[in-house]
Amino acid sequence: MITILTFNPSIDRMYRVNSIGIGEVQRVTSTKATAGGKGLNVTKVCKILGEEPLAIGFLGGFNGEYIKNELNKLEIKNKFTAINQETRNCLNIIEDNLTSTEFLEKGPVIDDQDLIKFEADLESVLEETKILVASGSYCQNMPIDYYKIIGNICKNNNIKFILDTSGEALKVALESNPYLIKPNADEIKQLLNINIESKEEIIYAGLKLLEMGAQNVCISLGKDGMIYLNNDEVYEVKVPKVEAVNTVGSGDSTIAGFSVGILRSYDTINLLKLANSCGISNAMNIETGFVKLDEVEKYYEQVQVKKLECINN
Ligand SMILES: Nc1ncnc2c1ncn2[C@@H]1O[C@H](COP(=O)(O)OP(=O)(O)O)[C@@H](O)[C@H]1O
Ligand SMILES: O=P(O)(O)OC[C@H]1O[C@](O)(COP(=O)(O)O)[C@@H](O)[C@@H]1O
Repeated sequence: MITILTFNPSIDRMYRVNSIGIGEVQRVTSTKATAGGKGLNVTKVCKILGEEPLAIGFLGGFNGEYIKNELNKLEIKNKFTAINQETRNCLNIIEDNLTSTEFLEKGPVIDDQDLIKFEADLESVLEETKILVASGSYCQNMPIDYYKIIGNICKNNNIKFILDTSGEALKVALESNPYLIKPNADEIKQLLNINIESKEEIIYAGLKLLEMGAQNVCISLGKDGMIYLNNDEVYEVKVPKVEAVNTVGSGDSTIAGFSVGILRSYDTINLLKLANSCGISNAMNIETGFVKLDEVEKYYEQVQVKKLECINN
């Protein structure tokens, strides 16, 4: 089973407006609220792909109830740790020219009791978990090495740990040797403080992340596809040109594709085809963390995966 950990879920609210005029009253043309936060997007896409994922993490207050209700409607198994504080909202404003501006709240403050309760909840699902995906930011007040602690728990229980987070939390967690990480170009710049413009620079950054402890690294590059590498191989992925309407959640959908492909023991080429076709389909749909199976199947055939002969130089 794939278990997906979202410490900091959110109600993702999408507003469509003609164009943002700073300091002016904005009339919203349409709205949509979804159960979101990176891990919940991963969960929803795993479910669409035909798996029965389990969602865990923290939920609290009215927003927490809303999210639980949405997950139940989608028949997604969940075992969240209840907290007293309110789960956050995140806002994505999309203009007519499809520019997207995101406002991400920090989320609730977590205390030691919450962590103790969470650890007991996690312990109770380890036995049935083959892959543990942890996605997104910490809630406020969480220890910076908490993903490393989770990574070590996975290592001790023979669970593949897929981690999609950023900054210091990611840097510290690399010491627990996560099975896969998926930074995008901005996250790499922030983490390694280096420029990544050329293919060589991207591969160099990937090799650094392997050196720092990751077992497999996927650097996602939006419409330019991705570079995927481990200590034996480097792959370049090119994606077809499509009409993207909302790329928020494409990274999460990619992680879902990876998780499902790994669970189903896909070889690397098919794994990369599935991961990218999920990212593409998400980008083509206005809803965040959503893919259409017919699009995934169509783009699976069109994604180009090439093995590069350039490791260790
Ligand atoms: N505009 C786009 N056109 C085609 N595919 C896209 C587009 N944006 C994202 N994707 C697909 O989704 C994957 C993840 O997107 P990316 O934007 O890199 O992640 P993140 O959301 O984490 O920043 C890409 O590697 C690609 O396969
Ligand atoms: O947990 P974080 O890092 O604060 O991010 C939360 C936000 O990330 C998103 O999951 C989008 O992520 P990506 O575009 O990177 O896939 C939003 O749905 C959500 O509101």
